[in-house]
Amino acid sequence: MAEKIRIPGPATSFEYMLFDGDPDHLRTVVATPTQISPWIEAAELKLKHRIGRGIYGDVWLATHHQSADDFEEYHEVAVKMLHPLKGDLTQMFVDKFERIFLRCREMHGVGWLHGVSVMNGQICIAMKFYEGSVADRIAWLKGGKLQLSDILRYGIDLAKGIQELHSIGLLVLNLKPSNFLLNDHDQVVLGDFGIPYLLHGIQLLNSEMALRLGTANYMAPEQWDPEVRGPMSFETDSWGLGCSIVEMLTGVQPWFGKSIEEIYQSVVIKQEKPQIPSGLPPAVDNVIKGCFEYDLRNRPLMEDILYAFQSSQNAVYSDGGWVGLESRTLAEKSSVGGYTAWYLSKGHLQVGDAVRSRKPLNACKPQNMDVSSGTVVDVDSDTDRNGFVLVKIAGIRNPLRVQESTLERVTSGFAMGDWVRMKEEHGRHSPVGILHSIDREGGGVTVGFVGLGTLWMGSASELQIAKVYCVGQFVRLRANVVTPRFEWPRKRGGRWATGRISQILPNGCLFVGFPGRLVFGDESNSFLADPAEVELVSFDTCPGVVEKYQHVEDFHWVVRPLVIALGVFTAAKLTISVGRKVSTKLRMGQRSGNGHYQDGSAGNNAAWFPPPVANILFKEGVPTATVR
Ligand SMILES: Nc1ncnc2c1ncn2[C@@H]1O[C@H](COP(=O)(O)OP(=O)(O)OP(=O)(O)O)[C@@H](O)[C@H]1O
Repeated sequence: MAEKIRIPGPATSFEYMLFDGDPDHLRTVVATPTQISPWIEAAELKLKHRIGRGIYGDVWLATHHQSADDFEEYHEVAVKMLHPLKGDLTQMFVDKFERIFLRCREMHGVGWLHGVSVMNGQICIAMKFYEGSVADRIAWLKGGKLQLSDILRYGIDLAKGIQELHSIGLLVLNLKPSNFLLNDHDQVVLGDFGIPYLLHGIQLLNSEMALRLGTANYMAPEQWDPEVRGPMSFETDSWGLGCSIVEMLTGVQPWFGKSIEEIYQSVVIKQEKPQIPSGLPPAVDNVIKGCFEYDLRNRPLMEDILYAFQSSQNAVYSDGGWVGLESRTLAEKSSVGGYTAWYLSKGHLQVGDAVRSRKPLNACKPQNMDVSSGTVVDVDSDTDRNGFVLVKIAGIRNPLRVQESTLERVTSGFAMGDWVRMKEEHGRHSPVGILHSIDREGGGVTVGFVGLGTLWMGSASELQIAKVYCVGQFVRLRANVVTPRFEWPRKRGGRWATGRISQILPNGCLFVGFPGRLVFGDESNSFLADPAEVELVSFDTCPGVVEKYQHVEDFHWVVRPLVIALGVFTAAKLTISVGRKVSTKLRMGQRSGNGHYQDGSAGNNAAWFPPPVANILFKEGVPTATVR
């Protein structure tokens, strides 16, 4: 396309090709999509009536009128009229749409797009009108459950359509049965090609739309707050598809009956998963379970879902029953060192790859130390998905036969999962993050950073290896951090408190618990941290006895009262024993009959008190002196 669409403006000349019948057919017949503009003049769209209302806007049944000197056509279309956007952002959205329009038209799994228009300042996306959706089918069926054979068929269509969108870098983020439209051949196409993703980063006027990136029941944990719990990535759509499949299997929407706030609590805070019905073919059951992993890296990709559905399809009868499948699939998909097989299958090794042994996910303890550095010299061709490789290690004559899943590829000094730091800080995101991928050639990388809703894409040359954080380590904010990115508790005296890492998100965001803090009621004792703002705390790094004792207090809130109780007890015992000694002295002094104590001090006039042992011991809760 030579020029960008400008709105509003003079009518762009259309270069439509005439065709007969269903526009679906056009994809295979017409091979000149570059001649087509997505812009539709507002006058060419006639809205008839509203057929639905979603969080992003209303859907209207409409006609699209196209005419030129030698032709005139009317098409029935569904027009999605988005809520108004601020000022220039409408233009920004239209530009984004323009860039993907032609590519979407080439996709078999995405609803046929007619184009985009702006009516009364609102963006209108026109798509071919389809007679129904999977949600309608579920609603019509008694009990709402679809046949397993149909679900697998739809699932395969959907996974292919989503893959097509992923291939051009789009995330759908709004997968749900009402967006799965059915064509005349009972095939599913996607009715949403990633509108939430296109709207991401655009300031929205509608507050509900601005707050949510999708439909609550189908949203992955990271989708609720991608800058904090992100990044959103291809696997975010795996969660949405998993939810949709569960709905097709049960006839009930995931989290049905819960409010948005309750769904947020279940999915994001309590880390609960939608319930999967039993009795599914193992591969399907396994892949759907994988879709609900909290850490998106542990979820399957669309290709894994496609593989599981296709491999189960032949084993499923039309009545929904299925023949037993080999149990190997289940064993294969068990998790190792915190990694699911879905994570591990994302980086298959090739001959020539530099490799090293993989550490358990988010833990510092090495899983095994077989290979600190080696090169793959052969890949076992018998087992494709969980195979062995031969690794040449310097100084050892014969190559070692090692299970592929225990190794990670190292390219330019980086491996998937490494902690990395930007050499030059820029933008509002944290400079420290976690590497999600590195290309074998060219050094292209993707990194999850706190503050970025999606993966950062750049070059390995812009990164350096950063300090590793692991679950179980103690951390506190650096002393020079004045305004932390996230709220952080303080100790008595105003110093930053020390907490223990309980979970690490795929963008490096740390969940930190504070076992040394006693909290009451609903007060939270878990906080988030930007990895760039914290420092490790351990006995080794605590410089003196006082600091070491303070660190002991961080382990459990009970330490401090116990030590105080012990101190008070010791002080009381001392007082009693000193008191006894004094009274013995007094008695002895009285017995001496000279009105003076034996040490010669004045008797009743002398001011004598036991030393304030407890105060000395626990100034600010810290032992500051020893009792003599
Ligand atoms: N191209 C289309 N052809 C036929 N029906 C459609 C088409 N696009 C959407 N619909 C239907 O219109 C209704 C509303 O769609 P819409 O996508 O706006 O709402 P939603 O799916 O509830 O919410 P969201 O805004 O989150 O997508 C749905 O029932 C949907 O199936």
